[in-house]
Amino acid sequence: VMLVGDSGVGKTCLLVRFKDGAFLAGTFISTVGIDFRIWDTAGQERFRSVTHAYYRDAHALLLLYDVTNKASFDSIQAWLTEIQEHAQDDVVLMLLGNKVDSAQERAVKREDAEKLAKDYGLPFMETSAKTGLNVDLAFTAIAKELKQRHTKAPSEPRFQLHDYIKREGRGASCCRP
Ligand SMILES: Nc1nc2c(ncn2[C@@H]2O[C@H](COP(=O)(O)OP(=O)(O)OP(=O)(O)O)[C@@H](O)[C@H]2O)c(=O)[nH]1
Repeated sequence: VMLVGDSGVGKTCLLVRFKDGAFLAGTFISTVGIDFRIWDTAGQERFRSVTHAYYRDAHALLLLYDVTNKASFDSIQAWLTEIQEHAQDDVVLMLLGNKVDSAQERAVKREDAEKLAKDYGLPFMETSAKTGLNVDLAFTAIAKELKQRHTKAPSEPRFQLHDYIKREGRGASCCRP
């Protein structure tokens, strides 16, 4: 599982929230390269070539933008192009709009992200590494999808990632084309 998105969108914080249930307020230590099993990549352009090398082996990608940073949302198209070029065709992909706790500073409308998600057929949720909103759910949904792909007997009903996050998510939304 690989976390991608512009620098500062909260990839490391999302992972720390999931892993340790904690949020380190005010700390921003930019990732250099790649961390452990869930690959927390660097959003900064200058580390992009390091990130490229990991796409090929990733089974799932969590693509993040920051709801308070319009530029990070505008980059999503470019990230999707990059994913298309470097990742496996059947990679599990989910779009996450992080920092939804900062309602006052919101710069990306949920509807705009929903439209983008719908256009690309991506499951989508808004998250907060600060409050934990939908964080466990994002990782659990990815885990369930990957588990089913590797173990599912053909007769079993297929796990539906979109339906799952729609049902379980708090204020979550998701879309199918
Ligand atoms: N309010 C709020 N701030 C957040 C949230 N997630 C992260 N931040 C803050 O955003 C800043 C950047 O977070 P990081 O997790 O380091 O960002 P990153 O995407 O890993 O950045 P790179 O490693 O450079 O790619 C930090 O100051 C965090 O405290 C969130 O959900 N809510």
